[in-house]
Amino acid sequence: MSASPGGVLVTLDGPAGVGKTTTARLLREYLGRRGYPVHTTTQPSHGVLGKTARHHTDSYHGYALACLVAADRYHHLETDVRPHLEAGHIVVCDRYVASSYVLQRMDGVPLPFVEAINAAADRPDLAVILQAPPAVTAARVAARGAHNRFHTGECTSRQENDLYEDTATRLAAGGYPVLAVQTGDRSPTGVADYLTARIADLVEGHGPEVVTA
Ligand SMILES: Nc1ncnc2c1ncn2[C@@H]1O[C@H](COP(=O)(O)OP(=O)(O)O)[C@@H](O)[C@H]1O
Ligand SMILES: Cc1cn([C@H]2C[C@H](O)[C@@H](COP(=O)(O)OP(=O)(O)O)O2)c(=O)[nH]c1=O
Repeated sequence: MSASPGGVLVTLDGPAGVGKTTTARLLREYLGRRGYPVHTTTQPSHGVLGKTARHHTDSYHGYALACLVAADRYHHLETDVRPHLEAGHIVVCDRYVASSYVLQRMDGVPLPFVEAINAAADRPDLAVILQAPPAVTAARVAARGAHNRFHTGECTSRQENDLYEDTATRLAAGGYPVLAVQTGDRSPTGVADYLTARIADLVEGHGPEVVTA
């Protein structure tokens, strides 16, 4: 199913350190400055299921973490994302289904299982996949500090990068409006400027022009 009429759902996914959180913060500012009502949010959510997923990745692994994250996703859609879309807001969500296609696979869960448990999640109006060379994301994570067991070293960054490329192709083939954006050679404000223009086009009914990775 596509996201609700009225608002626009924009999701941001990509490897640790690629700039998802930075971009979400700037999009809120830039789109807000243009007068658009914006709601920024994140998955895992700040609800009980989401907090459990985010803060207990050492306790929950594999299928259990996959199901926990998916359960949080459906609850978050119902209680946060859809109400904002119905109110006509631009919803910018830091991590969504693409993250599960990557992180759950890194955690040993077969892709068909991940696809099945996420199959009923709303389709975004724009699914942004941020990309940068693995050496760049690994260096950014090292400078910022790792937050969990998924953020450890260039080897992980390379695996994550490859899985995001695969995921972007798969989701685009499945009808997701995927937009791949490089952040390795662009400043945070450059990334946000570009995406603000693309999202404004979408809201005004001019987009999206889908670009697959
Ligand atoms: N386009 C960019 N160029 C250079 N540094 C960036 C860029 N985007 C983000 N950063 C920096 O990289 C680090 C990780 O960014 P963050 O937004 O937390 O990534 P993520 O949410 O994808 O893990 C932060 O220190 C941030 O300031
Ligand atoms: C969205 C998502 C998160 N997670 C888990 C793994 C991460 O360790 C955790 C939080 O993600 P992350 O955004 O990397 O944390 P932070 O905001 O602290 O940088 O949630 C999944 O396993 N699958 C998913 O689809």
